[in-house]
Amino acid sequence: MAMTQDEMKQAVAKAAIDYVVPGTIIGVGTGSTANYFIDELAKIKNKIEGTVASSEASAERLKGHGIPVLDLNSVDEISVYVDGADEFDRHLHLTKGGGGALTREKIVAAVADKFVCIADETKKVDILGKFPLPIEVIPMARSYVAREIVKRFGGEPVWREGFITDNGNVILDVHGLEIVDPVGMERELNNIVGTVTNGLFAQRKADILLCGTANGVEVLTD
Ligand SMILES: O=C[C@H](O)[C@H](O)[C@H](O)COP(=O)(O)O
Repeated sequence: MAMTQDEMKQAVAKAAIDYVVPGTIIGVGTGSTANYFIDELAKIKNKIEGTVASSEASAERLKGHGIPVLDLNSVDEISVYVDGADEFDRHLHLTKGGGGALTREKIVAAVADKFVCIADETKKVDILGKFPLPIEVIPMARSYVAREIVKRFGGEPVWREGFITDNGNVILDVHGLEIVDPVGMERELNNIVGTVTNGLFAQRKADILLCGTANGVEVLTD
């Protein structure tokens, strides 16, 4: 019987445990796939020093399992960061932030020596942009940033109304983009004043992507 998407998420979460370096601090992502990883990590919690979480939600789940959660400012090194994605291409450029955790995710990923992304084949695309690109914005700059995006890139920014990030900001989801140059667009979006973070993980992309397929887990590298 074919695997469901949930079963694929569970399979990649299990496979990611092989990348956990004993005795070190592990960066932990956010979302339904990362949640499965947290549940797997709980089984080997005595083998790691602790974790840094990329969201309040993940921190709660980790603590619920009795896994130590450390403040990033008290940590010098993270051996590996494990997190999901909303979309990925063959170069392992990612779109993230469907759950609104993109900023802390990008920070933890930046600190980590290695980024292991856990995703499934439904998220693979030739060109990023089918999944609306999330952008975290300072609330007072929302309309300005939306106008600038339309001017510079086209697309249709939609305010994720009623949603506030862990950092107290808002999200614009940009529909209808065709992201042919993810590195360039990531950089250019960062230049719009009022933007906190965009959901492109291209400058710091995944090093390894564990892709759940109907036939099992594939290990992808660029
Ligand atoms: O903000 C959320 C994160 O970027 C998630 O990694 C992303 O949305 C994927 O989530 P899921 O594993 O639930 O598909």
